[in-house]
Amino acid sequence: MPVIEVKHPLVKHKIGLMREGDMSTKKFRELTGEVARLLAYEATSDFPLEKTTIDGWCGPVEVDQIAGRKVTVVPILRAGIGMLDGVLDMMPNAKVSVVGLARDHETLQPVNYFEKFVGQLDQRTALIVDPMLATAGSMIATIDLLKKRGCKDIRALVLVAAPEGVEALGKAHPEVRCWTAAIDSHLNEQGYIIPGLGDAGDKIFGTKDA
Ligand SMILES: O=P(O)(O)OC[C@H]1O[C@H](OP(=O)(O)OP(=O)(O)O)[C@H](O)[C@@H]1O
Ligand SMILES: O=c1cc[nH]c(=O)[nH]1
Ligand SMILES: [Mg+2]
Repeated sequence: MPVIEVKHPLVKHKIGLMREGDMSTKKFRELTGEVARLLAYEATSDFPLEKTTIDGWCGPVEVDQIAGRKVTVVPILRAGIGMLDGVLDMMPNAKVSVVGLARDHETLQPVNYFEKFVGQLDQRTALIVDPMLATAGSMIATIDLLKKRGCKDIRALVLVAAPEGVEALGKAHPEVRCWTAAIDSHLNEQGYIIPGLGDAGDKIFGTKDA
């Protein structure tokens, strides 16, 4: 199952709060960051540990550390930026690759307008972040770009997924796991997730009335 719905009570509570229609940009941004942190925690639970000995207050002490794992976080512009800091709070040494995609409002196809990847992608775990998995077109295009550059361990974090996107992602990239705070009912005719969160980019950047 490539899309994993995280059922932790903190995640469920916070994504529930985010569904309130009339929420300030500040509050929506804060909750986006909080859920992103919790999803990052879940998505890294299989990172291997190794033992090492350090000088503790009462002499040498054996501790665990994450072994040889390089990470690049990959926000999909724009809305993915809202999740970036939360994930970096958990993994402050991670490098950041950026992909700019915008859905054409008529066709719902993603249009690529920017990409800048860090090096050594073949040796890194990529954590793609984007609040919404709707048709999954943007996620699939981003995974295609990462695979083309040799990345083999690709994971994704989204706040809300539509069943249509879950199916499409599973067909296109069955080995890529995607952690989500909720799998919702369906997409409407404009390609918005119902009940969803509305336009996540507009809510994070405050551009609803622009
Ligand atoms: O699964 P899909 O059907 O591809 O839709 C999801 C995409 O749509 C939204 O971005 P949008 O294109 O609105 O751009 P924005 O982040 O700049 O608002 C969202 O942040 C995803 O990237
Ligand atoms: O529901 C949706 C679908 C795509 N993009 C959004 O911001 N929201
Ligand atoms: Mg948008």
